[in-house]
Amino acid sequence: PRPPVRRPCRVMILVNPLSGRGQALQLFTGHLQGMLTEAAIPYTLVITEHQNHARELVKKADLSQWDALVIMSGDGLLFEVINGLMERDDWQEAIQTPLGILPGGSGNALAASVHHYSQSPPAWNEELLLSCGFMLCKGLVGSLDLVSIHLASKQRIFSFLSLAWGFVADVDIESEKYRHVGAIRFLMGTLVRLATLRVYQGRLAYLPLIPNSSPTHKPHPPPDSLLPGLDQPVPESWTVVKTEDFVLVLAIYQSHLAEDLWAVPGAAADDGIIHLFYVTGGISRPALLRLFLAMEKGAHLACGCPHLVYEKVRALRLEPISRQGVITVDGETVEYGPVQAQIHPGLARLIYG
Ligand SMILES: Nc1ncnc2c1ncn2[C@@H]1O[C@H](COP(=O)(O)OP(=O)(O)OP(=O)(O)O)[C@@H](O)[C@H]1O
Repeated sequence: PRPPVRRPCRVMILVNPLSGRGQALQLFTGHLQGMLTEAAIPYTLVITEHQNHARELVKKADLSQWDALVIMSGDGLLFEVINGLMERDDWQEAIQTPLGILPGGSGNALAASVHHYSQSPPAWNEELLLSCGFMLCKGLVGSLDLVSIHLASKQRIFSFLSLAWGFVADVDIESEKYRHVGAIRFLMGTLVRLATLRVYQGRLAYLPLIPNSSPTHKPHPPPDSLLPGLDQPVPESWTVVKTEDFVLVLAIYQSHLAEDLWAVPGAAADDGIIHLFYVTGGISRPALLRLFLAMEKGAHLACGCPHLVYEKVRALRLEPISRQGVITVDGETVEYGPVQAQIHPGLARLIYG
């Protein structure tokens, strides 16, 4: 059963003043303050002062004081909040705190996704912010899948958006220097990266989703029962991808990778699926550019590109062989090396329309 729908009233709003173009606070006061006052939603504004501020805060907070934790930033701050909640001794209860997202970054993948789930026509910038503000005022709460990710150092982190290696991870990190231009930074980064397109060697394996099996929603999931140790071979039920030459690997569990990158047309916040994309070596630069341009309209799978593969999976393992590279989780760089992941359907709760 789904958790009951409840309208949050006491809300902690965490704003990263440096996110995106550095205007998150002005956007909040200009567009949202009035809306929240009119909707009679009491809130406390917390302006984050440094990296991991939000993580430490929610780790120690008395959560009985709050009906919802809302993030106004990019996706990086929500990643911190989710991991702060999961690091608590009472994580099973803490992660049930409804979470909200207001776009303040330059990527805003989750904000674009929740707007999309509300079946509204596409929106950008202030229009997207107003849509997310409206959803916050309505306060409908639904389930959100989380993905548990294991790194080589045995660290375990929780992700709500994506795990990326190769082209997508490189563009995400390299384009951070263009953050002041907003969402167009990804297009700029894509063009720059295309000029130095490279192939990454690695091994990829995954546990396919069994067709027609509906994911089981367990509010208190067991440990990662689908994952063997990273030093053990993958089980026989897994599919081992034959090629070791990749241009990119992208595991994503929401519809949007950024405001104008509609990566998974059929995704839902709680579909219990890791949508795994990979592009194999040998793709030409124009073909790769065509895929990213088509992604604006969610049409990349219809391009008929033989190098693009899409699988719905429950767990995966990626073992880079190339010595250097970038792996990102929810757009943040993590340790480079072998990594594996498993979905936990509906583990968290999210405010969306
Ligand atoms: N006051 C602050 N000063 C420096 N870093 C901060 C501050 N507040 C938060 N952070 C950190 O900034 C990082 C980036 O935040 P986030 O991804 O939310 O925004 P963004 O990078 O602007 O968004 P986008 O990736 O969409 O451009 C997070 O890891 C967060 O910990």
